[in-house]
Amino acid sequence: MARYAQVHGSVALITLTNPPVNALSAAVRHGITETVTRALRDPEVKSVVICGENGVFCGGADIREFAKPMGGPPLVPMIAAIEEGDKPVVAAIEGVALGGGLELALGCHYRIAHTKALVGLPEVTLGLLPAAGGTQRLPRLIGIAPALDLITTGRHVAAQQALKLGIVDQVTDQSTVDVAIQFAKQVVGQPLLPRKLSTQPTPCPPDVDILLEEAMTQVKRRARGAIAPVACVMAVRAAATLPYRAGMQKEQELMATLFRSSQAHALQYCFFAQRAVGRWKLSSGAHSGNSKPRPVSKAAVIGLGTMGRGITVALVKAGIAVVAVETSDKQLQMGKQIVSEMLKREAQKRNETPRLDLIRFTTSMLELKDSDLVIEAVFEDMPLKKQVFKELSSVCKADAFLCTNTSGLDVDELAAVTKTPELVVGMHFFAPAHVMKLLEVVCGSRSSPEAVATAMYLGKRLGKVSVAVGNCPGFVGNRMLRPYLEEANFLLEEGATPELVDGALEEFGFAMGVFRMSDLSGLDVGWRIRKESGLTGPDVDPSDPPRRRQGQRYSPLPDLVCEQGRLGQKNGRGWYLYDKPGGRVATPDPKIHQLLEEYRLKHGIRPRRVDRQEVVERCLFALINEGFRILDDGIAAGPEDIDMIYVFGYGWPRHRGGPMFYAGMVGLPKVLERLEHYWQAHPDVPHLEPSALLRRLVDSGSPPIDTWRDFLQRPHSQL
Ligand SMILES: CC/C=C\C=C\CC(=O)SCCNC(=O)CCNC(=O)[C@H](O)C(C)(C)COP(=O)(O)OP(=O)(O)OC[C@H]1O[C@@H](n2cnc3c(N)ncnc32)[C@H](O)[C@@H]1OP(=O)(O)O
Repeated sequence: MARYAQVHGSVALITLTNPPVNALSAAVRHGITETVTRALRDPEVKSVVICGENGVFCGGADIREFAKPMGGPPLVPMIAAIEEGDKPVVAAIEGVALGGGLELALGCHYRIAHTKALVGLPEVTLGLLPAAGGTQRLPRLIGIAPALDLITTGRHVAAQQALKLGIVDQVTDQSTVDVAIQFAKQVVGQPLLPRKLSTQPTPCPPDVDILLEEAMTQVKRRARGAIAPVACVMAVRAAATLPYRAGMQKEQELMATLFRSSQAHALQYCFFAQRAVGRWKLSSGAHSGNSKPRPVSKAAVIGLGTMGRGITVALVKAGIAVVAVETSDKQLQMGKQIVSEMLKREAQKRNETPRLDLIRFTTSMLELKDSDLVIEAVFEDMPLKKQVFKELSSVCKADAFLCTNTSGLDVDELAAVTKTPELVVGMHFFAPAHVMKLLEVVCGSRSSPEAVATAMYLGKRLGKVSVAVGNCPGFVGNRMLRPYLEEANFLLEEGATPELVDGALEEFGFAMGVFRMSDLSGLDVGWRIRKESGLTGPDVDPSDPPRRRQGQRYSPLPDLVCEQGRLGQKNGRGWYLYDKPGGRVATPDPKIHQLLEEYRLKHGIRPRRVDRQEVVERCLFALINEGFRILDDGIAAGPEDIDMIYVFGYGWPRHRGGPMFYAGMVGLPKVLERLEHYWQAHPDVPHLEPSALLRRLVDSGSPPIDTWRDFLQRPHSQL
C-alpha cells in the first residue's frame, strides 16, 4: 500500500504504509507503481517525495514473501520507472532504509535522511544480494571499496556517515518529509541525467582488480563456507567491469542461484527465529505478552572472575549501576583493574567516556541491600553457590531478583535455600559475557513469570538474544555439548587426531573445532566438572574398567591431557601447542600424537582411518539427537530456541540455520539412519540411540520444522 497526496500544489507525496517496517510486499510494490505512474502523468506535479509511514522509510523486501510464489510488480522495473521518469524524485529517509528500501532510494534522484536514520544493504545476512540494482547503483554512487564493504557485510550505516560516503545528499534533524518537500520544489528544472545512477560510470581506481581480489580473499576467509558474500563480490565486480545493463543481468543470475540455496533458507529462518525466541511461554500459561518485567536500575555481580567481569562490563555498557563484590581485597583490586581496562577499551571503540562511575567495588555483601537484581558468578561449585544464595537471601531487599550464572547446576536447589524461590532464576551468560550475544534464562520450577520477564528483558537491554529454557543438568546448550565432546574424544581413541576432527568441524563452518574450543575454555574446567560428577579422580568406582564409567563408554583422554599440566591456551599447551601462554596460534603437537599412540597401544585399540564425514556425522548427529530429547522433555519450547542458542552461543554457522534446522535440511530419515548405524557400531554409547521424538517425526513423514511442536510429548513442560 502507498498513500498519495498532492502537497504545496506541485509536489506529489507518496507514503509507504505497511507497518511495522513498511516492507515492500506485493501490495506496497503495487501501490508504488500506481502512485509513481500517477505522479509522472499529472501535469500539475513537478516533483515527487517518497517517504514511509510512522517514521520508518522502508525495511526492504517483505522477507515473509520469499517462501511464496512471487506476485505483484517486481522491484527492478518498479525502481527503473522512478529513475527513468522526467520529474525529480526525492527519498525522505526516516528510521531505516534497508535492502530493497535503500535500493528504492537509490532509484530516486535525491536522498534526504534524518540524523537518526540508518541505511544499509543487509541482504547478505539473509543469504542474498541486493538484486534490485543495489550492487550496480551503489558502486556507481560511492565507489568500489566502500560499496564492497557495505554489500559484503550488510552493516547499517548511520546518517552522518552515509552523508560522508555520498549515499545521501543531506541530513536533517527537522521533519525529514518537510525538508524533502522543500528540496523537491527547489530542484525542479535542474538536469536529472547526472542523478540517474544507472546512466553513470562506476568510479574505478587503477588497482580495481587487486581490490576485488583482496575483497574476495577476505570474504572467503570470513564467510566460513557462506556463499552469499562471495556472490556479492562477484556482483560488484560486474559493476566495475560491465555496462549497467550487463551488470544487472549478472546481478539477477547470481541472485537466482542464491535465492534457491539452502543457505538463504537457513539465514532467513534465523532472522525470524531470533525474533521468535523473545516470545516465551511458561507451562503455567504465563507468557511474554502477559508478564511484565520489573525495572532494574541497580544490579549487583557476585564474583569478579572471567564471567563476573564480563557481566559487569555488559551491565555498565547498558547504563546500569553495578555493585561488584569480591571476597578479598586482593581479588577485588585485581577484578577492579581488569574491569576498568575492559571498560576503557570498550569506550575507546565507541569514542565514548568509560562509565567507571557506575560501578561500586566492595567486599561487603551488606552493600547489596538496595540492588534490584543480583547475578551470582562465583566458582561453579554447588556448596559455595548455596552459601552465597543463603547470604543473598538475608542481605538483599525482599523483592530483589536473585540470579545465578551457573552453566548447568540445579537452579531449584539454589532457590530452595532462599526465602524467595520465586525470585530466583538462571542467567547463563557465555564467555566473554560482554561480547557473546547469547543469554540462557533458566526457569526454575518456582521462578515467577515476573522473574523470567525481568531476566529476559534485562538480556535484551544488554543487547543479548535471550532464550528461556528449563532447568536440567547443562540446560540446553551444555547438555547438547556433552555428546558432541564425547564423540570427539571417542574419535581420537579410534584413530583421529585433534586437527583432523577440528578441520572437519571448521570446514562445516564452526568458528572453532571442538579441541581448539576446549583449549580456549581451559581444559581444567571440564576436568573439574568430571571430577565432581565422579567420572574421574578419587570418586571413580574402582570396579569400573578404565574406559567405562557409570555403565557407559568413557574416554579418559581429556583427563590424561589435563593431568599432564596441559591446560589449553592459558599455559600454551593443550590439545595443541601455542606460540606462547595465552597465545592463539595453535600448531599440532607431536607429543599429543605420541600420547594418543601410547594410549591406543595400552588399551589394545587398533587405530583406523576416520574420515571427515564420520567426524561431522558422529559429533553433530549426537548433538542433534540430544536436541530432540531436550524438546521432548519440555526443556526448550521449540527447535528455534535450540538453534538460536547454538548460533549465538556455540559458534554454529548461521548459514546452516542451527542444529535442528540442519537436521531438517539433511533429512530426518538420514539423521535417523546414520544414528542407528553408529549406535549399532557403538552400543555402549547411549547418546547415539535415536531419540523417540526423531523416530516419531520420521514415522510421521518428516514434517517441516515449524510443525515439530505438535509432536512433542511434554511441550515446554519444564519452562
Ligand atoms: C527479486 C528481489 C528479491 C528479493 C530482494 C531482497 C531485497 C531485500 O530487501 S531483503 C530484506 C532486507 N531487509 C532487511 O534485512 C531488514 C530486516 N529487518 C531488520 O533488520 C529489522 O527488523 C529492522 C527493520 C531494523 C527493525 O528492527 P526492530 O525495530 O528491532 O524490529 P524487529 O523486531 O526486527 O521487526 C519488527 C517486525 O517486523 C518484521 N520485519 C522486519 N523486517 C521485515 C522485512 N523486511 N520483511 C518482513 N518482516 C519484517 C519482523 O519480523 C518483526 O516481526 P514480528 O512478527 O514482530 O517478529
